[in-house]
Amino acid sequence: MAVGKNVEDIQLEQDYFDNAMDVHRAKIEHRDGSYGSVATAADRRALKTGYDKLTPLGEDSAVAFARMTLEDGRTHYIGNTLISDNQEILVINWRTRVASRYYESSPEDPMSVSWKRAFDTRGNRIESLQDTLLAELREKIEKLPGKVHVDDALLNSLSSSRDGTMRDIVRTIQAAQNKILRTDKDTLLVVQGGPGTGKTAVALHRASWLLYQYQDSLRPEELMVVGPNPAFTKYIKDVLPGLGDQHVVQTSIQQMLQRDLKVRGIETDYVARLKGSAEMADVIAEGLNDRIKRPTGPLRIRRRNSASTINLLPETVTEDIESLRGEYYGIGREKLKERIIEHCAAELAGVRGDAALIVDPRSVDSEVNKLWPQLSATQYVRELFGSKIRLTSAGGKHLDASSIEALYRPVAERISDEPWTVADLGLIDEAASNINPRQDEWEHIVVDEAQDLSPMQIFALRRRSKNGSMTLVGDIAQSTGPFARNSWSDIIDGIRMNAPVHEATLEHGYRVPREVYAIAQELLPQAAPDIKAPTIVREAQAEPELFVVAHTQVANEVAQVASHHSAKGRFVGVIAPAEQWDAITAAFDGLELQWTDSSTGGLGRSINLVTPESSKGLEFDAVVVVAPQTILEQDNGARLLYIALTRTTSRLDVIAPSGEIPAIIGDAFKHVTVIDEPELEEYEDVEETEPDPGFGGLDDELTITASSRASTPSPTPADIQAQMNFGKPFPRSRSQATNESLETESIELNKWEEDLVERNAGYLLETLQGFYQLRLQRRIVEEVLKRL
Ligand SMILES: Nc1ncnc2c1ncn2[C@@H]1O[C@H](COP(=O)(O)OP(=O)(O)OP(=O)(O)O)[C@@H](O)[C@H]1O
Repeated sequence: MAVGKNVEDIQLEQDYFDNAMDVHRAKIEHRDGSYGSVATAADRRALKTGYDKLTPLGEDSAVAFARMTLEDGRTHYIGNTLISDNQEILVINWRTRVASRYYESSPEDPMSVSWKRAFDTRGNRIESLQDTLLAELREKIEKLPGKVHVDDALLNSLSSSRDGTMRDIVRTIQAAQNKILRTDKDTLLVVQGGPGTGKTAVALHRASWLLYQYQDSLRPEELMVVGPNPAFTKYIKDVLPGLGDQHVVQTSIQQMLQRDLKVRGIETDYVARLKGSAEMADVIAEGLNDRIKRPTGPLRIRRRNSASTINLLPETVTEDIESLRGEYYGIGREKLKERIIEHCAAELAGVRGDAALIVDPRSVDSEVNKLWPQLSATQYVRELFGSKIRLTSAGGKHLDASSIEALYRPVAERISDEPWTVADLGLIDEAASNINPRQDEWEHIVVDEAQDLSPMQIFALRRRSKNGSMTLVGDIAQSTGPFARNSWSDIIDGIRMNAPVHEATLEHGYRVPREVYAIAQELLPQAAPDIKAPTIVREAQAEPELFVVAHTQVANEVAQVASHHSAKGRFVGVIAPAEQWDAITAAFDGLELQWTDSSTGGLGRSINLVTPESSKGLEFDAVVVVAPQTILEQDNGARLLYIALTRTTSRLDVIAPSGEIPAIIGDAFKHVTVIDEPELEEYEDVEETEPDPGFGGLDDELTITASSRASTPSPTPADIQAQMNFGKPFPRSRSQATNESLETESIELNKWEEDLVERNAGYLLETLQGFYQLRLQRRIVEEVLKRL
């Protein structure tokens, strides 16, 4: 429904926008603070706390992105910041409660909103309007039961091209997202949602909303956003500043723990699992406790500037030590020093002056060091790993002989040469928190991709939180790595403090088009049987394609397809298992393509090479997934492949070496291209076999397509069928072509299908003749292919 899309309406709105921008600029310029009566308490507080909250709108910003008119006739313009002209509010902030109605009102529950208008703008210039009359929309929806309503503004936003940095969604936040992001601050909010349901977007907009709503108790510097890796942090870094929230700390879990250590070591999942396990907290504590020794003889403390010593009885010091064991290690050590000085003072009763000045501090330090050594966290962990005796003693019931063997690592010559691993960082952090109390506590922590956290990382986050106020978002179906899990329960149990827990689910998939998700969804029963698939809201512009190519041609095909997308201006992600990288990078270089290795910490603007694991959270206009079977065979392979297949906003191409097409997804593709391997000479080496009587020409039911690779031993018809059909008829409706039907039916093909037949007929003919001496006419082979 259009409530005024004509030129006059746009002009009237433009006048309003121009006036509001003038007012805003004047306010920023003069900073007079006279905002008169302002809509909400939060707005008033924002004004009181100064102009910092009223982020000046940039040159490329509009004063508003939406307008809503209530049933009583009141109208609100909604934008990124409040604009008020003395007594009149011109634009309300999207974070206010009033504005929430814009997002939450729906045809089913209009919330007294009569109609809404979304503005398309370039800078502050209005280019078009989209109006929604809620009552009219309700009628439409009633006629289309079961359909998800997606308005034009959302569709435009979802189908727009990506460029490697995430954008805000403030114009099109959906009702369920809006509700979740406005959850009370002092909550442990856990948001589960399938790929592309907007978890990251919701988490970031929640951060922005919290900063506005709780501006008295939450400063940007007290809010931390933690992502899974540096590339992800780069990907999201512009959203909060774009919303006007400049000083929020955004980091990755590794960076949060890293301090100034260099992570150079790698380790197996087994060792990472061991180091990240909750039991290691006890091992770390016990190992520190082991470093504290009782004296075996009297302590001799030298007097300052004197050769004489004061002797303290070992029993006295032992008593002190035992009473201080419960303290933080570093604090206990300081207190022991104080006690020793006090004992010295008591021994010197009658000597005038401060005991601390009478005893030699170096002597106290050196005696204490023998009993309670001064240790940094890194030094302690290094020495723990470097000694099987220490590991055995600290490990207690938690570590068996093989775990100790796995953890043991001879100390490097210098501490800076130590091959620290990612999992070590959690242990060092744990040790540091046993040595001294933490100084940095956060009012609120947002964690993205939280489903993969190790217990050690969970503890590290928990101790950085002031009272448990956190937002965790993630997807159990995408949980991979050493701590892949099937539910949120252990994370919630490990991280919760005083704040109540609120679990929410996002149910609508915005990123991935229906045709693409149909393929990924095949993996869900295997990846996460208890997780419900999201409801997808839009269709693809093009069908996903499966390319079946000879092993030797995989990298070249990847480069060709990536180059094709890039030439069309698409932002491309090539998601390939690590073992394919050398060949692919050589093929990229061969075609002189510009590409970026995402493992270097960021994404480039055209083609990006990413592993399935590190593609988590990212998205591209076009995704090329390479060697799906290899991905599937990795640990948590079904989840990794699910992740890889759900990174696209539009195009998906899967490139599989022939014979390595996972049956689980193979059937789901409607478009399959088999690329010829032209060197049929290869086949000359293959021993000729008798034609298989079971593959007796076209009188039999044919369910094959073609095979593009000779292998040794020679493939049987069943092999060919398995390679091409994944063991099942494919596609089902067109799989059973008989001789009879060949004679009678005339098949209409579109251009794409004709091309496919043309490309494959010659090859199939040669293969059938070469392997099985079947003398067939090309016409017949073409007809078979047409029916497939
Ligand atoms: N309400 C919305 N309006 C416009 N775009 C949206 C909306 N919600 C989500 N999107 C877009 O959908 C895409 C996916 O969102 P996001 O990355 O937040 O999903 P996610 O659930 O974190 O996905 P994943 O699990 O794959 O990391 C993004 O491009 C995001 O901008």
